[in-house]
Amino acid sequence: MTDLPAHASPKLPPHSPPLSNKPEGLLDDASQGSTSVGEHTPALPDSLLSPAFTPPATPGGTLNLDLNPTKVLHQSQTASIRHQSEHSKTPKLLPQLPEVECIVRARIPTTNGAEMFLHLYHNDLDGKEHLAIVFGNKIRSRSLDSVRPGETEMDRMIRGAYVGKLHPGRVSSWYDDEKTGSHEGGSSSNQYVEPPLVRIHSECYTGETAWSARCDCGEQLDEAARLMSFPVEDLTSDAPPEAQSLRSQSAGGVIIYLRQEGRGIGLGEKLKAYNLQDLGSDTVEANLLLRHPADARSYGLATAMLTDLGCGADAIPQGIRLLTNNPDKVRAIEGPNREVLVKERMPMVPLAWRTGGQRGIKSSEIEGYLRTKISKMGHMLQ
Ligand SMILES: Nc1nc2c(ncn2[C@@H]2O[C@H](COP(=O)(O)OP(=O)(O)OP(=O)(O)O)[C@@H](O)[C@H]2O)c(=O)[nH]1
Repeated sequence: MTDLPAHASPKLPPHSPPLSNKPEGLLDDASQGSTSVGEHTPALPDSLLSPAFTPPATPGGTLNLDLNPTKVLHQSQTASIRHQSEHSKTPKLLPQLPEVECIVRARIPTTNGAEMFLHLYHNDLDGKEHLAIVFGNKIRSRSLDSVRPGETEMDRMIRGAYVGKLHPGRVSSWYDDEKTGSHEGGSSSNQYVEPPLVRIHSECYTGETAWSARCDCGEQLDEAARLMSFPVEDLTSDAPPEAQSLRSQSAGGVIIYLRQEGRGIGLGEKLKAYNLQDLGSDTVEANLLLRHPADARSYGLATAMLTDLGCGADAIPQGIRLLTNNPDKVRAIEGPNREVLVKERMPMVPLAWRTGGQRGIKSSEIEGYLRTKISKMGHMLQ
């Protein structure tokens, strides 16, 4: 998939499709591509399709390696580890998207002055609470807005299914008196000046909470929020502080925050991988040594959440703009039947690279991490 075009919906030939010996209800990536979206649809990349949902607990086991694990990987264990790893990431994709439901939404004023709405989702695949961080007032959840039997107006407002703003004494979820009785509809009535910005972000406790300089996850999360808070015209440059005051004109956007820590292997296993990295492995080798795929994530939940938020092809035929350096992600989040259309990939160049080292993360580890992403994971950092 490394030759996937950087922009728009890629149109590559499909993999060969045989649909044999598969358990009913499961398709591999090749069959998925050929049966669902026709001959122009490229097969989904192996690295992104397994497991079909994130592991419920940290997997792993005992490793019996000598004192040079990377050397071991390149010698006698290479074949077996790679075989095991390839086997464990045999692409499995449900033929349809998982069911998702937004349970609650709340307004969050942020420390940089912008405001966002945090949406908490439940789903029928895993027991995790995945999140959507929504900027701007155009993006609304259909499942949140839908009326639930027996609920009162107060129930609706408490779970965040209201238009406009909450204020003391408000009685209707549908009408915001302080907005001259305006009645905002669902997402289908929204008009976008620009396709909304979308970031699919995977949880990283170390990079987002524990100040780790091993990766750029925290920086990417901050940058995505910053771009979604700013007006459209500032998206390509470093927005000046005064742009904050113009945020109501922002294109808005959504960060889908998936609980697939450590590229899906869990925090415990990622910490083991860090120790292997300190012993000389790169990030991919470390995963393989721990008998995990290089990337154990999947994106069906993200596609389903985007669709629920009115960012699917049914509501926005002009597509979305995806903030990522990972070309595999572009096709993966479009879903088995192109439920979401990616119009454009917008790269996320590390701040240190953009500012000649003036700002951003500085560490020897981050350089190796980014180098490996480019050389082994096909990332395009431009
Ligand atoms: N296994 C493993 N996971 C890591 C490591 N460093 C960061 N992560 C995880 O990687 C995930 C973030 O993935 P990235 O590779 O930054 O992003 P991406 O989704 O591939 O691509 P972008 O969209 O361009 O950021 C988070 O879940 C992190 O916890 C590492 O060394 N090993």
